[in-house]
Amino acid sequence: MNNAVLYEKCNSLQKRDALLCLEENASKMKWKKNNNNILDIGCGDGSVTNMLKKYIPTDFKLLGCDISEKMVNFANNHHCNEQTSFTVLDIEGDLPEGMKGKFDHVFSFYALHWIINQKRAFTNIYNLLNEDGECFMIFLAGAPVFDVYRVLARNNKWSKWLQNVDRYVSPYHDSKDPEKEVEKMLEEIGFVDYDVQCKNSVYVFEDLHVLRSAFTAVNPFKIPEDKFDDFMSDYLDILKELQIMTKFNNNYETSVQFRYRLLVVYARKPASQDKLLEELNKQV
Ligand SMILES: C[S@@+](CC[C@H](N)C(=O)[O-])C[C@H]1O[C@@H](n2cnc3c(N)ncnc32)[C@H](O)[C@@H]1O
Ligand SMILES: CC(C)=CCC/C(C)=C/CC/C(C)=C/C(=O)O
Repeated sequence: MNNAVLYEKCNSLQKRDALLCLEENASKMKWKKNNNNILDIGCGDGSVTNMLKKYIPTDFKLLGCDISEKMVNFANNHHCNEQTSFTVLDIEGDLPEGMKGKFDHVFSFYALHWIINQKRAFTNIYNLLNEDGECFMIFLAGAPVFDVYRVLARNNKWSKWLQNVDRYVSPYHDSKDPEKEVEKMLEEIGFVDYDVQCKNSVYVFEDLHVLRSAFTAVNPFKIPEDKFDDFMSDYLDILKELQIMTKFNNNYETSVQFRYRLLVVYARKPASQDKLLEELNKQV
């Protein structure tokens, strides 16, 4: 998924959820009066990074980062200005020394379910934060689209292109209690004041053309172009088989309900006085 032009046109689901969560949570965050240094991880085309500006104080520096150079170039071409820029960064990789401890607020929208090594990514987020810095992220816990990937991977016609299917399934898709798993990881890393909620959500794709474009924009598998129509047709058949899509007509005029579980996570990196107080409390 690094077609920024397509993603920008077809990210209504991701944008809707980012907006809903920001409306609900942004005002509760601990904003500084001046010099808020903000990072958006997995910024994609940069449109959600750009939307963030409505929810933050006016004195800020905002950096969007993404593993995809193509996404970063697009974001820089469309949304870069004096206060906002974009850079390539793999949140699962080694952090540049110059970025460590530099951010007061780290955000991430619809990116962290793409990360296999969750502990590494969240430890990196901790290390990117300043003391007393906080992070807020939303990402998929479970979604039928991941079951469809697995069914397609078992089909001889597609298995060649979906060999590494579980690389693209959310690490929490099979989890009975994603909230507890994330909380345990945050605690082990050293985060405090964390709040982890796994919310059941629904998004209605108005017809199958819209669903097809949304799926294509985030499709991680390199299906040859001349086979993509056939791939999509099998994808829709599986939606019917798994009863994810109950009504269907061949005109593509059916609306489809996408039901999914969304993790909404807030956490704070403690300040040194928090640690001191904790030590003192232990001694009393
Ligand atoms: C679905 S898009 C979300 C884009 C944007 N945040 C939004 O809400 O519209 C997921 C993005 O995460 C990026 N991504 C995936 N793995 C990543 C990693 N290891 N480090 C940084 N970004 C990553 C992808 O390149 C992609 O642009
Ligand atoms: C009904 C159904 C299975 C719809 C699939 C909808 C869809 C395109 C989901 C995308 C999920 C995803 C991996 C999003 C992302 O990473 O932004």
